[in-house]
Amino acid sequence: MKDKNHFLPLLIDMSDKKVVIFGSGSVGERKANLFSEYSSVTVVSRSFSDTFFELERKNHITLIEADAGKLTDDDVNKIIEDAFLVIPATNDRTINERIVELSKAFNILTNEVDAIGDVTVPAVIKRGDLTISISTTGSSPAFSRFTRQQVEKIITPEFADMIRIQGEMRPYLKKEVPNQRDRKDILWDILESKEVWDGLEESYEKGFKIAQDIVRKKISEKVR
Ligand SMILES: C[C@@]1(CC(=O)O)c2cc3[nH]c(cc4nc(cc5[nH]c(cc(n2)[C@H]1CCC(=O)O)[C@@](C)(CC(=O)O)[C@@H]5CCC(=O)O)C(CC(=O)O)=C4CCC(=O)O)c(CCC(=O)O)c3CC(=O)O
Ligand SMILES: NC(=O)C1=CN([C@@H]2O[C@H](COP(=O)(O)OP(=O)(O)OC[C@H]3O[C@@H](n4cnc5c(N)ncnc54)[C@H](O)[C@@H]3O)[C@@H](O)[C@H]2O)C=CC1
Repeated sequence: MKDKNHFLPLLIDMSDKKVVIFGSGSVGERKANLFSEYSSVTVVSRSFSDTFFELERKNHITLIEADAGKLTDDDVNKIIEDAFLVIPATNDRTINERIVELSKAFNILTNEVDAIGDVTVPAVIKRGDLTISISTTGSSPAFSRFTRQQVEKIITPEFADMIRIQGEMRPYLKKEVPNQRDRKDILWDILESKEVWDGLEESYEKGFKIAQDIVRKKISEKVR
């Protein structure tokens, strides 16, 4: 039994990684859609719907038409050996378990669709540079989806704008304000400023200008 307290969300650069998915049913399709946005994907299945050929045209995705039950261990190993993550998503548990076993021999991470593997896939919200990941560690995927929909309602476009302001101010403050604690205080003054948030509702430039005024005022206070 896995200890759910040991699952840590991390952001991984997937751009140079390979993900291998077995099965192209509703689950294989959802995983292929998700992962092909981030990494190169290989899907092994008995047959493929048009969605997969569409994805093949759009993203870096390789389709291998094969019955995984008829592939030898060597055949499977050749497909998975350079993978970062393997997702056995057929509806045949025996096949899924065999693929997990072969992956483990190479120390490759697995995402198991019928259990908690080494990796579980969260519901994801992406807005500009903000990434929010939601998981119940397998207890209720529907609840993860539900939470994503609730949280999406409160993430206004101003969130991405505020991140942009902070991203622009940080290098400036690193040059102008020697003390880290002072820099932190100024960034928090901007984050908690109702005027900045209200300004952003009008335009990015308006919010940015108000934030700049805060920075100037604070720097002159700190220097004095
Ligand atoms: C353990 C995990 C393994 C993994 O796949 O990584 C897993 C397992 C299973 N899911 C099942 C069913 C459903 N999965 C969803 C939706 C999502 N499932 C996702 C992840 C995960 N699913 C991992 C845990 C993550 C967590 O806990 O948060 C999301 C978050 C991410 C993604 O896959 O992209 C994505 C939402 C994305 C979004 O909307 O943003 C819905 C909701 C719906 O469709 O409305 C349902 C139907 C309702 C329900 O069952 O809750 C079943 C079959 C149960 C059965 O047979 O009854 C199993 C197997 C089992 O439990 O045995
Ligand atoms: N993790 C998740 O979010 C969810 C997981 N599940 C579980 O995931 C599994 C798959 O579910 P679905 O995609 O809905 O099933 P599905 O029946 O839609 O698709 C199964 C896929 O596996 C392929 N397949 C089966 N045997 C194969 C073989 N020998 N070689 C190659 N390909 C083979 C089929 O061609 C098909 O593409 C089920 O066991 C289900 O319990 C179900 C719903 C959600």
